Amino acid sequence: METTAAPLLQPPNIKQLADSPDLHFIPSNYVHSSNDPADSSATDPGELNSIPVIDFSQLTSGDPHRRSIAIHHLSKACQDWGFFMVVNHGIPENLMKAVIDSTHEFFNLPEEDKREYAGKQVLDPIRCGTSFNASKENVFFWRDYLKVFVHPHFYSPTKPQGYRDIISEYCEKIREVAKKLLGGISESLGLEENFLDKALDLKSGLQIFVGNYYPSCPQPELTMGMPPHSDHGLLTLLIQNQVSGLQVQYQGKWINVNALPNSLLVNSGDHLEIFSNGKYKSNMHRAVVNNKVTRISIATAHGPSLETIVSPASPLIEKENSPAAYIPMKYRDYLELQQSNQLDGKSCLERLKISRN
Ligand SMILES: O=C(O)CCC(=O)C(=O)O
Ligand SMILES: [Fe+2]
Repeated sequence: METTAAPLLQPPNIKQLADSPDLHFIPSNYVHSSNDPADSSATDPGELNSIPVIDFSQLTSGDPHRRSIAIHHLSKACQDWGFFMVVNHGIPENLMKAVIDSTHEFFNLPEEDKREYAGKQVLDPIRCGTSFNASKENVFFWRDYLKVFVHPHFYSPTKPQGYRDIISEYCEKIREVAKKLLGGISESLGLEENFLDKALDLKSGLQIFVGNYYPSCPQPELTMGMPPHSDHGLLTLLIQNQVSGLQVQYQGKWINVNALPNSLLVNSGDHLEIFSNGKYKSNMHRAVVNNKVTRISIATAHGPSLETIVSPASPLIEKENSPAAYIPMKYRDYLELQQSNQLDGKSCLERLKISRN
């Protein structure tokens, strides 16, 4: 006879927990063990570890000299950090604010309005939930999320009113920025500007809109909003409600990201690492919480089309005469693998690495 394991008890949304009156201590199943990853301390950037800044207007100016400077900066940022801030990107400030505010409103909707998107499969186009993958975790994260597939087919929750139009406009604009950054990155690898676009079928590329909700927490140092991880896909572009919380790893140390006003915070993802054959490492990052205010972040992930089999770019292997360091894998399969397990550093990418010992 077949037996099925009893499902783990699902926690309530973090919003419900954080809103409960007289919450002075967090439940033990939100406390992460002392060595990892709850040690949320990090240093601020200084002169020797200042986070790279890319001037988007330089990249798109049409002046070849200015563009080549921007591409050089992109190349260095991708090699050293896998993370950079983008300024002068042209996305209107009021649109960024509208997308953050309306996402906050989404999380404030009555539970029954959000329920229709809860408990879905990882490739369902709209889903919301708490922690990262609560059905697989024993210790939870101080976070609720909303994930929406917005390209190549556009979906959107129906509430709050006007949300659909705001998400649609924001995602279209941010996709254009991502596309131009990826064109620059393609060139920075010594390839044609549109090589990456064509090789990874970006016209049908997957774009996922992720809203993250981190309410204030009475014991922020004991828990985490998101554990250390790298993102799937090529580039994730993130904005936030002027509340810090993102930390990135640089030379083995955690660095607080103090965002420049109106900047986009950009992480390189696992598929850029694979495509570049390891030249551009995907960035490890995490999110910490605080005891004062709710933090909202909007991460937009940009990947190849779901059916693309991603492997190291062939000209890089031939030109540089370096063997492929990653096993090819369909993006859809990778996404499913990463999203249906616990989020654990770069463990998913590690499975594809070819060791040459
Ligand atoms: O909220 C943040 O700053 C990080 C979010 C994040 O890493 C993600 O959604 O993948
Ligand atoms: Fe992330």
